[in-house]
Amino acid sequence: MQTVAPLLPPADWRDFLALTKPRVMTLVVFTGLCGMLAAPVSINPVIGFTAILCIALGAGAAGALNQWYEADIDSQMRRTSGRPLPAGRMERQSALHFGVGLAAFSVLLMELAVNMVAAAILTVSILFYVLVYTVWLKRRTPQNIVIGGAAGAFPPLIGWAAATGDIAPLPLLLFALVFLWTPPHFWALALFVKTDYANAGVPMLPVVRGEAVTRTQIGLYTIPMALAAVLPWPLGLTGAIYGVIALATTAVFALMAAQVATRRQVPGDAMKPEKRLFGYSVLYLFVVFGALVADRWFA
Ligand code: HEM
Ligand SMILES: CC(C)=CCC/C(C)=C/CC/C(C)=C/COP(=O)(O)OP(=O)(O)O
Repeated sequence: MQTVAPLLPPADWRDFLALTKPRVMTLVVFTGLCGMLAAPVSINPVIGFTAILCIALGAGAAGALNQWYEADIDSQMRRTSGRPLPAGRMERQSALHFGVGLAAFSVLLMELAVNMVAAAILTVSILFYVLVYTVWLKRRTPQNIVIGGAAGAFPPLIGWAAATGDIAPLPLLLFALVFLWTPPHFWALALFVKTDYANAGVPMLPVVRGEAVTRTQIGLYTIPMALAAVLPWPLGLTGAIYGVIALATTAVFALMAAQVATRRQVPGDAMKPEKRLFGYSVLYLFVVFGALVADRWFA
C-alpha cells in the first residue's frame, strides 16, 4: 500500500517572514529608497511609499522562491538548515504559492500605482535572482554570484525609475557599484563558511578554485568597485558631501580588501580580515547610499 506523507499544519507567520530573508533585504530596500530620494524630482509620498513597498515585497518574493527551489541545499548547511522548509515547518507548496503570489502582486502594484519602467526593472530583478542565479548558475559555476548577483544591483535603478519614470547615468553608476561590491561582499563570507558550501556541493569560488584565487579576486573586484563609488563626484553627478564620504569609506574598504588579498592580520586583532571585510561591506553600502541622500538634500 502506498503511504502518503502527512500534511504539516499551516505555517506560522514568522516562517513566512523568514522566507523573505528580511535581514538581507533591509539593505536591498535601503538602496532602492536612496535611489529614489537621490533623484532630482520630488515624488508624491504615497506613490514613493508604494514603490518602496513593492521593492520590499518583490525582493521578499524572490527570497521565498529561492528558498523553495533550494531546500535541498539549505538542509545540508549549518547556516541555513533551520529555515522553515529544511526544518520541516512548512509545506513546499505553501512557499511556492507565497512566492509566486507576492511576486505577481508586487509587480502589478508597481505597474498600476507607480510606473511601467519601475515595474519592468522589478520584474527583471526577481527573474534574475530566481531563474538566472538560483536555478541556472548557483549550482553550475563559481561565477554564479558575479552574474546572478546583478539581481541585487537593480533596486537603486528601480527607486530612481519610480521617481522619474526613466534611468540616468547616476543610477547606472549605483547599479555598477552594487554589482561590483557583491563579489567582495560574498566571497569574504564564503572564505569562512567554505566547508558548508563544499558539503552541500555548491561550487562557490573558494571551494572550486581555492582560497588564494578567491583572495586575489576580492582584491581585483574592489578596484572597479571603488571607481564606481567615487566617480559620481568628479563627474558632477553628486556634490562634495557624497564625494568626501564615498572617498573615505571606500578607502577603508580598499584597505580591508587589500588585507584579505594579502592575508594580512592586523597585529593584536583576533578577527580574521575576511570576517571584518564582510561585516564592513554591509555597513559600507548603508553609509555610501545614505551619503547620496544627504548630499541631495543638504547640499
Ligand atoms: C548573489 C549575491 C549575494 C550573495 C550570494 C549574498 C550572500 C549573503 C550571505 C550568505 C549572507 C549571510 C547570511 C544571511 O543572512 O543569509 C549575506 C549577508 C548579507 N547580505 Fe548578502 N549576498 C549577496 C548580495 C547582497 C546584496 C545585493 C545585498 C544588498 C544590497 C546584500 C545584503 C546583505 C546583508 C545586509 C547581509 C547581512 C545580513 C545579516 O545581518 O544577517 N547581499 N549575504
Ligand atoms: C528587488 C529584488 C528582486 C532584489 C533581489 C535582491 C537580491 C538578489 C539579493 C541577493 C542577496 C541574497 C539574499 C543573496 C543570497 O544568496 P543565496 O540565495 O545563495 O544565499 P543563501 O545561501 O543564504 O540562500
